[in-house]
Amino acid sequence: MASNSASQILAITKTAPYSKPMASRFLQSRRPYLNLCCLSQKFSNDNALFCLPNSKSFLLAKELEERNSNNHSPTLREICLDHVPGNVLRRLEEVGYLVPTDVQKEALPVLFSGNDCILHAQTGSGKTLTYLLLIYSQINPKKSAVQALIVVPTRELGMQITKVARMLAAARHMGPELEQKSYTVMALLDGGMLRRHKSWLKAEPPAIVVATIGSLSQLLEKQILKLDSLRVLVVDEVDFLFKSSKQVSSLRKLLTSYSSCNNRQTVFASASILQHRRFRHDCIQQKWTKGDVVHVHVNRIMPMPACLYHRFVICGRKAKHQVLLSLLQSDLPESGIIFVGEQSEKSKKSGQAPSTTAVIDFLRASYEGSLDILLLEEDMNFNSRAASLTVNVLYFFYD
Ligand SMILES: Nc1ncnc2c1ncn2[C@@H]1O[C@H](COP(=O)(O)OP(=O)(O)OP(=O)(O)O)[C@@H](O)[C@H]1O
Repeated sequence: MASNSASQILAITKTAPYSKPMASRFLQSRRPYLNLCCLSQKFSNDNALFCLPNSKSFLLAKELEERNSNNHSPTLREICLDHVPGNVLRRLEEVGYLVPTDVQKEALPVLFSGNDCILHAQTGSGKTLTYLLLIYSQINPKKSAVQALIVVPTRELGMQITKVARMLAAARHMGPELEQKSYTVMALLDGGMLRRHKSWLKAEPPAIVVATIGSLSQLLEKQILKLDSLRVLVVDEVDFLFKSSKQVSSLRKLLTSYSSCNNRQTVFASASILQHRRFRHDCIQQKWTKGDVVHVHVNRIMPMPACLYHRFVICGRKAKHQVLLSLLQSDLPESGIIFVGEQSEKSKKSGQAPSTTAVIDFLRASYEGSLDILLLEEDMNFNSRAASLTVNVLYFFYD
């Protein structure tokens, strides 16, 4: 996952011709929502996904139809049944994860059968959920020990993963599982409050830790964090970590000194592993993984367009709405996203309307033809954002 600081997003579509092209694009592409996921992960800081009227239900209908015509391609629940606790599965469904992505379909059976794994698939293909489901299949919430560790290169990525892990951990316990304790997830990220984490680790170690290698190494060396009970070790963006000479020695130590690959399942995830055969060989040789490590390589997302056009327009503040309008009217995109900078404190204090409201009002009043405009905000409910849209134009709209 990657992030950027865009605060609010407007999604636009032309209303009238919306349903037909949208529907035919959905039908042509196997998994269009993954493209959207990529966009949202790349450009928003709280993995905003969003929904156009009916697009989600259309997608689900299409997936169900596909599953039937393919003589039953399994649902996420079917793949996870007997491995992932029922309350976590219910939570998955509550937030709309019903159909596995390609990487989930391929990797989960491998992981549930106990193999180590190199998850090699594009950004936004669903790797995070894949290894989190493995983790939830392995950890015991009643046990007070660190049982799963996810190592990430950056604080931002760590925060996003922690959010998804906690979202699954928020599973409600029902029936016989009522007695079950909930899963605890600690974010041990550079720039965080290490002193608070130390007390937490001593008092009641969390089941899952998401950590950057710097903070992690400090606590491992001081033996405040212990990995004796580690069941799953995930190294996300592994190519990135191995490229950084500062982090590589700590990473090697983590992989071999603090826990043994024979006592845990090890998962390496990345969108790009240049020499994957060499990397797999190293994993086995160096005892980072067991000898049965499986390289799951999934690369079936719609390709990038053959060419990308970039335009950079400089204009006076007063003219910018008008410039945006002329861009829209000359491009005539079927759909697009407009990223709008956050309102300044000064503008808030002077009682001005938020920048997004001003853009929406202006476009509604001035666009010739019909436009569907949605405002996507950070505090939107996960469900209302989790859906699909294919977008062919992005507008960044900043002061
Ligand atoms: N089975 C699914 N159904 C619907 N949405 C999904 C599913 N799996 C993942 N997603 C959504 O797709 C988006 C991308 O998933 P995820 O972050 O796991 O991808 P990733 O491969 O880890 O990306 P990166 O390489 O950037 O880390 C997320 O917003 C996630 O909520």
